[in-house]
Amino acid sequence: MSPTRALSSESSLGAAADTFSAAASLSSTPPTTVADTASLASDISKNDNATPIGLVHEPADSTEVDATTEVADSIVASAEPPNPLQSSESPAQSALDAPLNGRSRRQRLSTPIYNLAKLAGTAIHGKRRSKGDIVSDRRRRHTTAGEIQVANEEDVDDDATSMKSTKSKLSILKDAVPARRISTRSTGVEAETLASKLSTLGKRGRKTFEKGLSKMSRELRRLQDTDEFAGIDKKPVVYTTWANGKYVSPEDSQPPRKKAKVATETPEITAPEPEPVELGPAVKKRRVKKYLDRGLYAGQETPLDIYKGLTPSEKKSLAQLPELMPSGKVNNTMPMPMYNGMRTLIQGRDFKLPFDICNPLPPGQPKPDEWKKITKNRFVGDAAAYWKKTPHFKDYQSKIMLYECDETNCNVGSDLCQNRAFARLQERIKEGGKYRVGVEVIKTSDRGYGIRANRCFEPNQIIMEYTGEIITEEECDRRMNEKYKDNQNMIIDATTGSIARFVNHSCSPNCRMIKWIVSGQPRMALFAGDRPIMTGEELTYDYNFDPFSAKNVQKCLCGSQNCRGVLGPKPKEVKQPKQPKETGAGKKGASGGKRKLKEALGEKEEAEGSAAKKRKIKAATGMKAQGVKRTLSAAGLKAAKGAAKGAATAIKRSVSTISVNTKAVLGPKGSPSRKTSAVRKSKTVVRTYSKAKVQTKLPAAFRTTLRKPASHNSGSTIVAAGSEDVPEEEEEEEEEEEDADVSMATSKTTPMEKEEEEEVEDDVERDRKATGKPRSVNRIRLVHS
Ligand SMILES: C[S@@+](CC[C@H](N)C(=O)[O-])C[C@H]1O[C@@H](n2cnc3c(N)ncnc32)[C@H](O)[C@@H]1O
Repeated sequence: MSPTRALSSESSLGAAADTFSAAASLSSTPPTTVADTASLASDISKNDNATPIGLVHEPADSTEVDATTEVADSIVASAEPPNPLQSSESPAQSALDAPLNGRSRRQRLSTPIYNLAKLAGTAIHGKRRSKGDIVSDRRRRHTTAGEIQVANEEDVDDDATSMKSTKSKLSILKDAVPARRISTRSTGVEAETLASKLSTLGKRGRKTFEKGLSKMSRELRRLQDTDEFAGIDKKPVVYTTWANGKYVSPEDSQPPRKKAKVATETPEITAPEPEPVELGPAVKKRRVKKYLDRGLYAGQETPLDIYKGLTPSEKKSLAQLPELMPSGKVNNTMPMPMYNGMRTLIQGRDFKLPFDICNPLPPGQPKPDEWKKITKNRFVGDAAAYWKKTPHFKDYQSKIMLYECDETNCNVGSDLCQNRAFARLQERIKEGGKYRVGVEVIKTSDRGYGIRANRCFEPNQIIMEYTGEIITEEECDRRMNEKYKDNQNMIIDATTGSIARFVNHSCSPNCRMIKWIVSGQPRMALFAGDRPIMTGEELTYDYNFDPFSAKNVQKCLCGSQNCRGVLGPKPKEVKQPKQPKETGAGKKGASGGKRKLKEALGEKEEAEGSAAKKRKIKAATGMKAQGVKRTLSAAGLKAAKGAAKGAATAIKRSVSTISVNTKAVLGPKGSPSRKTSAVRKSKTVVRTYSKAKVQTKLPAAFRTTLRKPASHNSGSTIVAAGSEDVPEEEEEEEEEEEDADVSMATSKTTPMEKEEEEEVEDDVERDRKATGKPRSVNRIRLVHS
């Protein structure tokens, strides 16, 4: 049998069953004509009947064309399926078994003269094929029959089924110069390629391939012999790096080249340095920390004359320090600081650690808002006039108030005089610096804002001034009744003042608030107590509130061991049962003694208990309103209630004011004007008094405050504003109290206080007789939230 015949017979018989079954299932190339059907049965290969364009033969008739088409397709089909499961014979084997008769089954010179798919009626199934089989170029290989023959003769018997050897053989074939083009379909070269691809796949890849083949869609099957399908990349794979969504060029990722230290040192560099690649914004350059490897003053000229700029006394000191004398050797590495170095060395300096390092504030400290800072007291309205009219000289003489020395009243001199606290404070502040000022606002966990020391203070040292507006009591009332009557969130305007207004109360305070007269002006300041204050300590003073009314007592959260529990005097001191006025030293002494006796007998608790029962202790609200003797008006009461509700808003409107008592100018005790004033004053909010003796001079409405002067204070008592709405009947009750205050001071005072009071009244009377003038009373009323 001729090779041609052999191929023909194999195509039509041997492999026919497989091929056509595959054709039916894979290539979907059904017979289109009766002739086709006949051809199926025919053992003559259509390929034999196909006439290449290069040959003169024209198809005799349509039947012949059809038959040719059919066979050609069958060849395609036989070349196509790479399914080793379906075909026992590998495509490579088929190729090797192909007839080597010196010409291809379907010889083509260039383009096909007919479209097999169209002719077969399968054009509708796929675009690629219907458009003239555009993959044909890729799939077909040019080879020669002779080469195939060589391959066939040499290897077919040896290892016809071996994929690998076939591959190598085919590669030999490829390398050979094609003499004549042979249809790859007929030679099975394409299938060979696929097989070789399969062989290059890994075990898993092959399995997947085999598994998926049966389920493969037709489109995929058509592509199965392409490189893409087999996952073979002929182009080099370029891996790219992306960082933060940006492309990073491979050159950028290279570590930066070290620069030559000195260009002149490396003249032999031949290759030009590559341009440094500009990094994108995403790629951050590593910051290199710089260190100072020389002394701070390196490069400075060491002063030749070490005495230059020193004072005579410093020069003297330097002469006694031989180690500082120039040795003749100039220290260039660690030269002397140019200006203050020598002085520092002479004088020496204590080690100081910056406060923000040793005691930093916790992060995220809120700052009080809506608070206007003023560093100087400001008289408002008639306050200045009232103050001027007040004869302070008498106070000075009787030491009612603390007077600061100045050049006009003291000839000791500013350096030596120890009675110039405000002047010292002024100097300190003037020098500036956070730590010289020494205080800062902090946010406490439960009491709103507070103040803490950021430096140490000596005992009794002045810390900060309490500044604000100085207003008359009338102004205070007016503000309460007009300015804030509709404001539910505040009691007293404290939007102006120094930060001293944020100092909280403690029953064991470390500070005192003391009133002074400085150069004839009323001033108040916070002073350290009897013990030194450490850096970081919260500053507190005893408000010594007189709540005036049981309704306005605030719970104290100072946490000290001897905490009274409320912002104010001890409960028993809030309200004493009314006692008939008694006169006479004996009686006074007796009553005082009686009370002491009572306490000694343990009736104290009882008394306290009953008093405490009466008091409604309000929970402390941090920035809320404070206790007060009397609320000013319904509006004020409402406002106070609002304040109690909203701690956060209350702070927004707190006021620091110092009000001048106009009583002194109102006339002597008993005069109508005085009485009226007293009634009004009973509504005031915060008061600071001087000494107890003088306090007895105050209107009866204030007398309750005399009961317990501030424990550490030389006569300062601060009473804060009310914060609760008072029911009408209670208001009435208060009115009654007011009247009683005015007319009958004794109704609210303890026997001891009465005793004091009377003593003072005697003094006053004596004074009055001596001078012919009423004794003046200077009061600074401290109004704050
Ligand atoms: C002059 S202000 C002090 C600053 C206040 N903490 C602030 O944030 O505005 C007084 C108010 O602070 C609160 N306060 C001060 N000391 C307190 C204490 N020991 N216990 C509870 N509340 C206190 C009270 O609400 C009081 O009415």
